[in-house]
Amino acid sequence: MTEARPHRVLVLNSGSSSVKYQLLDMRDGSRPAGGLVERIGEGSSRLVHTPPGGGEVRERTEPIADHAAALKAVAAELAADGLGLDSPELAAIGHRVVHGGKHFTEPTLIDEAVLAEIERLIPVAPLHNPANLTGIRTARELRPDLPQVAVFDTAFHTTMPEAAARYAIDVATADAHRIRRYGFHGTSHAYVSRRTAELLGKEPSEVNVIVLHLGNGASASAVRGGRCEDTSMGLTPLEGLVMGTRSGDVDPAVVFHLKRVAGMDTDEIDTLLNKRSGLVGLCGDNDMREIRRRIEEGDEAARLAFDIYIHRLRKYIGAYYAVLGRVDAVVFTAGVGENAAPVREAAIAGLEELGLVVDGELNAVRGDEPRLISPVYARVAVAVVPTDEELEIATQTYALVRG
Ligand SMILES: Nc1ncnc2c1ncn2[C@@H]1O[C@H](COP(=O)(O)OP(=O)(O)O)[C@@H](O)[C@H]1O
Ligand SMILES: CC(=O)OP(=O)(O)O
Ligand SMILES: [Mg+2]
Repeated sequence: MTEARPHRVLVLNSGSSSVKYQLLDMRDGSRPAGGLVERIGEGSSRLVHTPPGGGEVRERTEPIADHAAALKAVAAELAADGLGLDSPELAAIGHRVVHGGKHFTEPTLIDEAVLAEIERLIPVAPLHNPANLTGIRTARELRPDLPQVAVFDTAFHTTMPEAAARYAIDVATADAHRIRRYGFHGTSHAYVSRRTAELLGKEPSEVNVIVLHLGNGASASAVRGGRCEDTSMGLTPLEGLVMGTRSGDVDPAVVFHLKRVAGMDTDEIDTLLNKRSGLVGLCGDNDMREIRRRIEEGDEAARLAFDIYIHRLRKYIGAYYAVLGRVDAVVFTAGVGENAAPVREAAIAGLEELGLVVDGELNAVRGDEPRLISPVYARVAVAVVPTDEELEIATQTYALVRG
């Protein structure tokens, strides 16, 4: 019997308090196993593992102190299914790395120099890069001989013109501290804009797309012919849209005010804007399902939170319409974008003059496939295209290690 060439890729997406993982078979596109560890370091962490062959989902709640422990628990679950990190069928591990600065424009084989650069970027991604680093280091300990690839959230946005990437602040100061707009969720924006071209039966180079990635973190991007021209997140993933727990755009003077008048220190302000703002800050909930349920019951705070969320979203749709000049599609993706029909309806309502219309019946249809929600007569397509960051990371990782 000849041994199969390594043909599986394990994708790790380490968030600030979670690790999502998926094992992909690159020969047939199947996903033998995957899962999630959440509430890491919070006393009662939860691990949910989906085994191969439609086996029963395994779920446990136990304390998992940090990302290293989380990854070891994941490796043990995979090993229990005969899919451990020591498997000869594993070709590589692909890691989502949130901040790659200006330096990393492509998927990159990880070595000590790459780790050092990701570490150097911690000050501009304090919630994300440390978790990514721990994930990489632990995976390297568990399987030192295996190629590990970093796929950066920022990579897709490195094509942004300087006019969009620069802040209008003193150039010497900005350059000295690498202060510029990097953008995030790039793997998703790239994948979704490409799938949208497919849905329209065109080449990516032929279409201009506004992508609205609305998850817990949320960002918009303006993509011309497959290249990013602008995106709503900036130096860090705090700028732009209203998110689950992040404020998005505020007057920067709010920070001075909080310091001078409210007496808060820098870390407190950081926590306020990143973790206690956005939808959760406005109404106490960050889950759009819960917010919609409360609105149905007449809850005023939930209504206002929704309205603020939508108002910001519409401003970015308008802005990116102007950035692109001609728009072929506006596309909704990620947890909220794929599932919350009322968000899609409210975001597009009244924009007929821009060629944007949502068909109520099409918008109400649920599904996992890319689909149009605009009527056939509409000048601009409005679509729902489920994102798949894991598939995109696995594809890029495999392409790199196979050469
Ligand atoms: N059926 C649904 N209806 C409305 N919103 C939903 C639904 N399912 C998920 N969401 C929203 O999606 C969010 C999670 O999105 P996701 O893209 O998975 O986020 P992340 O990757 O940032 O963790 C949830 O917080 C919730 O607001
Ligand atoms: C960069 C970012 O915001 O990521 P997430 O949505 O996973 O928090
Ligand atoms: Mg996400």
